[in-house]
Formats: sequence, C-alpha cells, structure tokens
Amino acid sequence: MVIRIDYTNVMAETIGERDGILREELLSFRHFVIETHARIQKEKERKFYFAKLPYQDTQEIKEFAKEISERFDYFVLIGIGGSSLGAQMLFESLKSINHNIYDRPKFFIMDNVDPDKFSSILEIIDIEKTCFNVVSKSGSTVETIANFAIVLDILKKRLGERWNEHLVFTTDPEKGFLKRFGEENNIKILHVPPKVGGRFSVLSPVGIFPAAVLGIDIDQLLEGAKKMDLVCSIEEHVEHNPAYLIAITHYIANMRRGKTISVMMPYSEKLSSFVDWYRQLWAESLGKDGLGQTPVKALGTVDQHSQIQLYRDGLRDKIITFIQVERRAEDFKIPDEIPEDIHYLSGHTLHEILNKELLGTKAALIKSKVPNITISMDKISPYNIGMLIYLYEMATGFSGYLYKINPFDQPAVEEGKNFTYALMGREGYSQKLEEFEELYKEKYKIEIQ
Ligand SMILES: O=P(O)(O)OC[C@H]1O[C@H](O)[C@H](O)[C@@H](O)[C@@H]1O
Repeated sequence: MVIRIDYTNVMAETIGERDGILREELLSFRHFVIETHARIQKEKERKFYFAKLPYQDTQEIKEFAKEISERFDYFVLIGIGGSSLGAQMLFESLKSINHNIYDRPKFFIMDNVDPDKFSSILEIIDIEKTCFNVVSKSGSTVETIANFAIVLDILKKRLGERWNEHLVFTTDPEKGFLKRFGEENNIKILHVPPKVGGRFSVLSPVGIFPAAVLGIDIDQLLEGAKKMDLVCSIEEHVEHNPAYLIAITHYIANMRRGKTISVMMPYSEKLSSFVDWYRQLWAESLGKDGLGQTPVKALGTVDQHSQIQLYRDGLRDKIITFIQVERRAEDFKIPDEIPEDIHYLSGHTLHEILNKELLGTKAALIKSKVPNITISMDKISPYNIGMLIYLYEMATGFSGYLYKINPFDQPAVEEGKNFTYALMGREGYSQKLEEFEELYKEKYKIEIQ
C-alpha cells in the first residue's frame, strides 16, 4: 500500500517564481512547523480529537453491522453534510462500481429535502426490509429531521409496534433531539464523539458503521489512517510531512500567489465523491474572516473536455490536485483488429489511456505555469483511502494555524439556518423573520411566460 505526493509542479523551479514556490520559501516555515507540530500533538485530546479515531475498538460496530446487513435488504442513511458525505465517499470509492444486483443491503442516501429524490428511493425500497440510519451530530438539522419525520410516519403505519426495530441513530451521546427520542423509544443509538465535528467524523460511527454494513473492511481503513497519523506525528520537517506539505503549498499558493481556487481532479470515477467530502472539509474549515480557498471539483478525463481551457488560459487563480490510481482490478484492452484510421490505439488499455491523458494534461499545465500536485496511490483500497482521509483532515487542521482561524467551527452556516427556521415558523424566531423581511427583496425581475 503506498501513496505518493509529487509536488514538483508547484515549485518555482518548474513553473517560475510568479506562480511557483521557492524551496527556501517552503523551508522558511520550519520554525512555524515545529511550534505548530507540538501544539497539534497536545490538541489531539481536544480540538484534534479526530486523530484519535483510527485507534478505536471496532468490535461492537462490526458485530452490530453484521446483524443489520443480515436482517435487511436495504440500508438508507438519512443525514446531510458531514453526516452523509463521508459514508457516500466510502461507499462510492470502495464499493459502488463492484456493487451488483446481488449485493445487499442496497444503499441509499436521503440527504436533500427534494421530493423527487425522496420518492425515487421510496419506489425502490421495501419498507419491511429496510433499515434507516439517521445520522446527525446536532440531532436537529432541518433536512435530516424532515426526512426522518416522514419516514417515521411511514414506518409506524406499515410496521405497527415494530417500527423502532428499523431505526438506528448516530448522534451526540450528550444532547439533542435524536438522543432523547432514541432513548425514549428504545432505538439503537451509536455515538459521535462530542469533540469531533461533522466534517471530521467519517472515521467515527458516522462513516464506519454504514461502511461496515456494506461490507467494507473498516479495520483496514483505520489501519491506513493510523499509518498516516504515525507519519504526521513523527515528521516535523515540511518536506517529509505530507499533511503539512499540502497545507503549506496551498497556503503559499493562495496568500502569496493569488491561487484562490483549489481544484481537486481525480482520474478515477470511484474517487469522484472523495472530492465532495474534501470540498466540505476545506470550505467550512478554512472559509473564515475573509480568508479561505474555494474548493472546486473536477474529474479526469471528463473535465479535460470541459474545464482545462479555463484552467490553462483563464484567470491565474488555481492550484490543482490530481489523484491518480496506479493499478486497477480490471482493465480493457483495445483490440488489434480495429479500423486503420484509429489503429494507433491498438494494444493500449483504458487504464493506460487515462494515465497518459493525465500526463498530457499535466505537461500542458506546466507549460501554462499552473501549479499542480499529484497524489498517486497504488490501488483503491480501504487502507489507502484511510491514509488519504487522515492526510486531508490533518492538512486542514494544520491550515487553521496558518490562516490563524479556527478550522473546527462554521459560524457563518448558522445565519441561513436561522432564517429558514424563521420562515418555517419555528418558535422564538419572530425577530429573525422581521430581519428577513427587511433584508430580502425581489425588486428587479424578468418573468417570461
Ligand atoms: O450532523 P448534523 O448536526 O446534522 O450536521 C450536518 C451539517 O450541518 C451543518 O450545516 C454544518 O455546517 C455541517 O458542518 C454539518 O455537517
């Protein structure tokens, strides 16, 4: 199992000093790194508690997950943001493409409050054979509670007294509606450690319980995260610590070279939702006090045919991270007997073309002096995904010190939620409603019928 990080193409040596980073500049963070490293080690009992998750005992979770996967044919996760993106990423990277019609339980996520999505899931599942895992750290997120409330009603109507046997809650052990309701109604409750925030919780029961139900090897996942924790705990040198390296290169690119956008572009369909998980982590953690870097999702090769024109020739505001997979479980060769005009492809495989296209794209970006980093892994495995998850969690936590902001809160998200509560008529929000009416006008409009 191996992960490589190639940062040649962010260096000034490759793309020049206007866009690239000087080695001296990287090394000038030495003292900062040593100081911050010591602080992080101490913070692992508090703010950096996510770093403890790889060391948890998984026995109980695995046993319970086995029971659930044997009892049910459908497993529906109700949750949003940090309570769904991690599980979705684990499912899509480690399962989905191999997921065939015989695999069970079938997995669905109810995150949005979109009636079309809701009905499309209800059409497929059989309530009698479905387990609903309601995941919410706070236990009060509107979307999650709304979807749950409808599901609850359906369960009660369809299953009578057995309704609670089809529910598993994952929530804060100390507070919140789900905790109270779960305890009152004898519903199985899994705990999100109170010190771990949603977007850092994928290696807690929030992500590993659904993963275990779906047959993913969660011990290997945690082993990979442990390995990355070990490397990041030992290495104090920026050129040897992958998390600090990612954080500092992105910080310099952003604050000193104007790269306000961080594109992540895996050359792998399976890793596409890793980027969705990363986007929340990077955006909510670092987008504060007028600072931050906008994370953007792209997919190789598909977005070569849609975005690369802009990345090469548009505003010089991007740093790109490619993710490459070196080996695939299955590959397809282009046969010898193909029309003469396209014969140059004969004997090559799809995997090979994918990786050659990545090389071609990187060369083109170097030519346009667009900084880019490549993370390659030998294969997509729970161990490697565990490493990658921890790498980005630590890079994000460390970046908090660089930007001098708290990467573990998200105060700006609350405002929109409060206006929504006011609009939904929630008690105690009448002043918010007044503020909304003051702020929100639809004054300039065009309507076409
Ligand atoms: O897990 P929950 O409490 O339901 O929260 C779900 C999501 O809600 C919020 O909007 C936060 O900004 C996210 O960080 C969080 O992951």
